Amino acid sequence: MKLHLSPPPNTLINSDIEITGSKSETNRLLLLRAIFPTISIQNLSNSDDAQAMEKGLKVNTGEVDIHHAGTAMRFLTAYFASQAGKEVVLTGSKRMTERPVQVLVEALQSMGADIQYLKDHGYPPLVIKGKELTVNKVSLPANISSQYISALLLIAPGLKNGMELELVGKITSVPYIKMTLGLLTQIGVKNSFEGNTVKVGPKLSVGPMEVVVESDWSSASYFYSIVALADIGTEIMLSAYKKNSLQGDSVLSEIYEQLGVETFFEGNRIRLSKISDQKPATLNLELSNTPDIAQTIAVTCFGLGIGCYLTGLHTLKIKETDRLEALKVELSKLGAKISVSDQDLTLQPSPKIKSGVAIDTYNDHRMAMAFAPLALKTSILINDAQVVTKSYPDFWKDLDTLQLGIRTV
Ligand SMILES: O=C(O)C1=C[C@@H](OP(=O)(O)O)[C@@H](O)[C@H](O)C1
Ligand SMILES: C=C(OP(=O)(O)O)C(=O)O
Repeated sequence: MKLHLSPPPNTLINSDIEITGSKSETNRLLLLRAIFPTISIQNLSNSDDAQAMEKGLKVNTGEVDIHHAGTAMRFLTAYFASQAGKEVVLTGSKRMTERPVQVLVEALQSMGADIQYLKDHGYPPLVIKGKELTVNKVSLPANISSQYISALLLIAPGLKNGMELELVGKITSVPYIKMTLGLLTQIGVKNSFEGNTVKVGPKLSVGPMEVVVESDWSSASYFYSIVALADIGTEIMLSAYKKNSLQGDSVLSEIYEQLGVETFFEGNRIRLSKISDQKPATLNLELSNTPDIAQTIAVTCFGLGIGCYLTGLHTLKIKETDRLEALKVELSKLGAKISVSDQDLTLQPSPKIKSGVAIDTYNDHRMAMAFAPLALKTSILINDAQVVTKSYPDFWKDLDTLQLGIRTV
């Protein structure tokens, strides 16, 4: 599906949008519910990734295909490895077979897990024969993906002696580790994270309980971008959010304040309001805690005609696509002066945006959604726009409520 987006004929319509639960929280809770079936979950994410996780968890033997879902790949690897009697081949999309899992597999193997690589060493597909894991002290590199760490922590309460992890090297995407521990705390599992050591206690059962997933902050980022690019007075309401979020991407409210967007909490809704046209000449940010909002921020800065220097982006190369390269190619097509290294991105301020450019999305939902807000400034095409279903299936429908000119071509 190719979409043509064009600037709204009038001032942007102020809108009220409900976003479904965080896909990160959902995929953690789905795994925890498989271990402790007394948990019930409200406001589940309706994303493809959550569906892949839910479906995968039901399989006992045979093939499990989680498509593009990184969290499902990593969390299910740990889950199946620890479930005696289950035997699966865990695989995914072509891109998933290029996303590394060696750190996680080796950590699980050191605990006694039976996992083999079906094709390339270090990459899915994996042949997993579940068994009781007996070793509970593990050490693993922490600078490649926090998902390996969360995967281990999620199965920890189901192990006889819990788990003690030693994280080696600089820890990346820390808020996602804290999210995992925060959810464990919510269901009554003891844990601690001090220095480089994470400990999780064992738990035999949890009493019946309902956990409400907060809506997805990464999905909110696209509306922050839209409000930043819109006229003063534009407002968008989003629900349902919490002031004390488990999601690191909630830092958006602070970041976008620098771009003229104020966030007001009203009950469980947030009102994003464009209050000022003041903006820095260049936005400097270190984003190793929040890799998923890097694309949104880079595109917002380009749309505003300002520069940015974004660092801490070393994980972007192994996501749905090499996001640094994809940003460079697509922003350059629009006239940007941009350079990237393995871990940072530099965008020069530039006042002009080329019109009528078709943006390629590289099977990456965030490429499609991050570029869409530029439609406030110029007409733009989005190739393979359906990719958004990975995290936000209703994205185009919700965007349409703002009365941007969206049509299929
Ligand atoms: O644990 C999670 O839910 C996630 C962790 C992050 O990955 P990395 O730790 O690999 O950066 C993030 O990019 C991803 O979208 C979701
Ligand atoms: C990186 C992402 O997801 P995953 O790693 O779970 O595929 C994402 O949603 O931006």
